Amino acid sequence: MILNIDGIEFSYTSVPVLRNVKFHLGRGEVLSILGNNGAGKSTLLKCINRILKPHKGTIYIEKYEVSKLSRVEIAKKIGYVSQKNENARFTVFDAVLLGRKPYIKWDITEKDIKIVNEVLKKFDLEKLALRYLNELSGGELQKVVIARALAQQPVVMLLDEPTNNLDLKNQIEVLKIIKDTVKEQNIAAIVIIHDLNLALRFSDKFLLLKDNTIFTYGGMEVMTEENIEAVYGIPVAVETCRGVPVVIPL
Ligand SMILES: Nc1ncnc2c1ncn2[C@@H]1O[C@H](COP(=O)(O)OP(=O)(O)OP(=O)(O)O)[C@@H](O)[C@H]1O
Repeated sequence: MILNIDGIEFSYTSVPVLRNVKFHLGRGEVLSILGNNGAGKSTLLKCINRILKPHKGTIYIEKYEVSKLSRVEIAKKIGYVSQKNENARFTVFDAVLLGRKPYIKWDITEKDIKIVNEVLKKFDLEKLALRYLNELSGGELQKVVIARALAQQPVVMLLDEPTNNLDLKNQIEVLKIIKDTVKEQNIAAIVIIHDLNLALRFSDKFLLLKDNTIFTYGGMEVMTEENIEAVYGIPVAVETCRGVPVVIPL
């Protein structure tokens, strides 16, 4: 097991946003967090990353309790891509190199440069390496922030709507890179995604949030018409098209 979330509770005000959230994730697994707007998906990622401190519960990453790790130690373990993209005056190369920050002691090493170049290649961003972030399209910028999280060489990636701003081709490419990296490096990823069909295609596990807690969690077997309707409040059909499962709102 790479990540173990045990009984997380969180609220911003007196109203609970997360109640008794419990699940675990193994190496090589991609988990999609699904649920309506406001269900608490982003809050859950921020609790895992300790941007927010859960009021109750424990989070273990590998054998470490996250609350006992320093910010730098957390950054070596967890790569986080938030919903909000920044637009600072960095070049693409420097923005991805920032992912190496938790590892850099005195100076950038050959290894750091090699990792950055490999990641840029993976995302087909080499030709944009010297471009400033504010000169990129929304989709290109989205790829850069995901590339930076990968350059961090984390054991768990937390990605809040990573396909935002991406066209169809790039949505598929980026999710494929995430999935392939998780398998190749034997790490894990948690992805918040609104497109159920993309979730079905690229995830090993699914966690459906409803009323501030887990409605259901598991493999493909939990993605039934009944569960999806109960969580999203609309009837759907789950069918197979050329061997690929698809959800059709009715
Ligand atoms: N900083 C905050 N202060 C107070 N309430 C907040 C704050 N951030 C989020 N909330 C509330 O907490 C609840 C969960 O929000 P969260 O962003 O986790 O939902 P989500 O499932 O990620 O939603 P979406 O799909 O719309 O991104 C919502 O009711 C939201 O209004």
